[in-house]
Amino acid sequence: MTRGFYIGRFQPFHNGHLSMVEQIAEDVDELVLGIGSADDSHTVRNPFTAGERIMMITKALVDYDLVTYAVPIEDLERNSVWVSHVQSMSPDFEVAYSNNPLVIQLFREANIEIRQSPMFNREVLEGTEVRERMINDGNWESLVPEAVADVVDEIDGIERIQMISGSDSDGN
Ligand SMILES: Nc1ncnc2c1ncn2[C@@H]1O[C@H](COP(=O)(O)OP(=O)(O)OP(=O)(O)O)[C@@H](O)[C@H]1O
Ligand SMILES: NC(=O)c1ccc[n+]([C@@H]2O[C@H](COP(=O)(O)O)[C@@H](O)[C@H]2O)c1
Repeated sequence: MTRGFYIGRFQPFHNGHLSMVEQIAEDVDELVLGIGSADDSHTVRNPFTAGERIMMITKALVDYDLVTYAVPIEDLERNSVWVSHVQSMSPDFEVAYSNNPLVIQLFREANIEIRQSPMFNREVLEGTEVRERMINDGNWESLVPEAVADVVDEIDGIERIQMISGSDSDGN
């Protein structure tokens, strides 16, 4: 039995993330999805709460033959202890997955196996692109699983991100 760990902000969970989960599912029996920056929400870069992201992930993966756990991971001021923090919050895992250079470096230094994946259709399958389309009334629905679009609808997410983008000064 192998359990993997895939960390991301998932703002929102899009089809690139889904492709990565499909690929990871070939390696592992169970997968922990670490919801990074869990303490952040209501900004243009991180519009959705950890709870809302749990809904997106759970519903998007409900039909997959893979045991998944969504675990919120808050950010820390100290990168040097972040991997221990992750381990303290997550079910045990043997292998981590990320394409984020800092995350890869921190897991390597902790001697935890880390695997990268190819980027799937990265020209459009990027959280920043999805959020820009949400703000500009573009076609964001085609970039996310249908279940994610339903959650965004349920929480009035478009109204929120459009409101925030008018008042948020974090530049993202
Ligand atoms: N299209 C994709 N194909 C493969 N991996 C991806 C893709 N998009 C994101 N990832 C990877 O998934 C992990 C989580 O990504 P993250 O939640 O930051 O999404 P993102 O699309 O990079 O978002 P943002 O633009 O908001 O930074 C990262 O390791 C990232 O590299
Ligand atoms: N010191 C820290 O809190 C620390 C270090 C490395 C990654 N992270 C988090 O891990 C997540 C990585 O996900 P992305 O690949 O989506 O950026 C982010 O939420 C990021 O904030 C946090």
